[in-house]
Amino acid sequence: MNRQQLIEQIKTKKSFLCVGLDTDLKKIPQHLLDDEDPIFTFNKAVIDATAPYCVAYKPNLAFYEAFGIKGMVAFEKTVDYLKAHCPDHFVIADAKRGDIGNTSAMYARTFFGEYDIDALTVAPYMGEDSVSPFLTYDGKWVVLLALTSNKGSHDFQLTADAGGERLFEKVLRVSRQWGDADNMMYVVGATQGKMFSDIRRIVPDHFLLVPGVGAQGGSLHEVCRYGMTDDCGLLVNSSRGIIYASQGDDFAEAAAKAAHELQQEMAAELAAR
Ligand SMILES: O=C(O)c1cc(=O)[nH]c(=O)n1[C@@H]1O[C@H](COP(=O)(O)O)[C@@H](O)[C@H]1O
Repeated sequence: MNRQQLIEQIKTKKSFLCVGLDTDLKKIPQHLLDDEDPIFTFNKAVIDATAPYCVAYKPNLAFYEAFGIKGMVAFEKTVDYLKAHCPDHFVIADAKRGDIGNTSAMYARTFFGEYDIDALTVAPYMGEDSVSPFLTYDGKWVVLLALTSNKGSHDFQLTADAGGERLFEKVLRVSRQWGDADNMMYVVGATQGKMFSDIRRIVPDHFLLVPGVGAQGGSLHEVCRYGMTDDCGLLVNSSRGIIYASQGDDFAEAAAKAAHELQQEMAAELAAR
């Protein structure tokens, strides 16, 4: 999906919600465990329930790889289901990859060639030659970690060099030359609040993938206030806050309600701009 198509979807649905498919067998309704493929059954129900309210889905590979081949089968079925039933939704594989060039090329082949997914989260630490193999696929996106939502973001990302430039700022300044706003996005945690203004000074046009609302306590309003652009420029992810809104038999209805509530808040933020 290209940038213009993504912007159109956001305008049409009045939503920039990304639903995170972080499916954990310990948290899904226990009766689903009798099913042949409980992860896929759960995902399918969540997707059917939330699709009207979101523009993107983000399965996190950790939750699939943890179950070996069975988990990866569930991942592939989920991706295939999204392609068949939600062709207008943007799909992000959250795998946080990045390695020496020839290895990154294989990761790129996996997610963009084999699975044909729109976007992949990538770590910037190993530099340009670790990221550029992901940028050789037409119409595919790198979502580069910039300023993450967790406490550990203070350990490296927020430390400054002798000139006063913080590491996340250097990541943005240098990496924006590797691609452009049509094939790169950045991860910025919703918990980072006013820091979105600093991000926007360096990457005014790039889309930002923003995890950390809901379970991690980030504020949607602050994210929009400091990070929203004329094109919206945001994909805000919530995983646990939506998919485990209820752990009972009504999990799909509860997920729909949680997604709808976030969509309504997003519609108000878009209208207020
Ligand atoms: O790259 C990510 O998506 C990511 C980056 C980050 O800084 N913080 C973060 O929480 N994430 C992911 O976003 C999701 C957040 O999930 P919830 O906290 O349950 O909404 C998880 O899949 C995380 O791995």
